[in-house]
Amino acid sequence: MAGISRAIRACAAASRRGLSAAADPSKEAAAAGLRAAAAAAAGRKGRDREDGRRVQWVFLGCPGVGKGTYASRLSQLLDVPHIATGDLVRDALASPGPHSKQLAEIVNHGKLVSDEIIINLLSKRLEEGEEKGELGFILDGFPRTIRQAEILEGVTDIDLVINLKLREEALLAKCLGRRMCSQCGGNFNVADINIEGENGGPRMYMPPLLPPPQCESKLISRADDTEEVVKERLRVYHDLSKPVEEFYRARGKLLEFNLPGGIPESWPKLLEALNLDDPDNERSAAA
Ligand SMILES: Nc1ncnc2c1ncn2[C@@H]1O[C@H](COP(=O)(O)OP(=O)(O)O)[C@@H](O)[C@H]1O
Repeated sequence: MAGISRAIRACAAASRRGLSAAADPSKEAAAAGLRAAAAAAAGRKGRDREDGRRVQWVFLGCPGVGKGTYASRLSQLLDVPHIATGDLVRDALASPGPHSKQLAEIVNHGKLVSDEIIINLLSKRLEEGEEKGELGFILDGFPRTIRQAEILEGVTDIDLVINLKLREEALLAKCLGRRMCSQCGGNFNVADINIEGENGGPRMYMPPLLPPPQCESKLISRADDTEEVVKERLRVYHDLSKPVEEFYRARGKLLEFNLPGGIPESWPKLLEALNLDDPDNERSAAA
């Protein structure tokens, strides 16, 4: 992975000058082939590939779909860092700096920050990882525009892109129900989703993920998880990020995964779709 951070910066600069290096589209791979490729990329025991690096995966999906939850679980399982650009942006706006006020203004209105800013933050995070000897990554929240996807494709091989999907009615409720403990940093969700099945299918049930008693009085919400801002984020996703799904579909890298319900129901099914085993059965069953 060495050098990706520098390559991303260089490629971003080239793309600004109109020299973007996009890969040639290849034929769409069959879902079975993709799953096999995912399993091969994850490897068996040490999860290292023949070329020594670990998985380089991307998570796509609307706000509230659960990218962070599943990316973080897979990162523990595969022993690769989970890099969420939303977290990098929140860290940047919380730390005193020339851009923090400007960043807060953009994020709290549900808009995307510029490709330049996001690429700087991501390159810095990858550089720090390279210094620590990190191999591979699971990206969450990047790429979010076609230009970001072209830049990433120009500098490294993404093995697999997991496109998480959830019924539209559940997305807003999930964002509005999101809570974090200001002390331990734990993530919870107070939304209790129980909706009619589609086309005669089974009901969808996503029970709340409630905090333990010691966190109850310390819960906070993200400033951008208000109804108005979530609706704007969903609109921005459809305008700017949906085309990224097509970008990877055309390159045979997109694995679509429809979340059937809450974590206990969805996690084993996601592992099955990826041909992966979770040796820690307790964690599989945990909400
Ligand atoms: N790749 C990106 N490009 C531009 N802006 C980003 C990117 N990733 C994160 N952001 C900014 O950070 C905010 C929060 O991101 P994230 O935590 O991924 O939220 P979401 O729940 O909308 O997926 C976004 O609304 C956007 O302002």
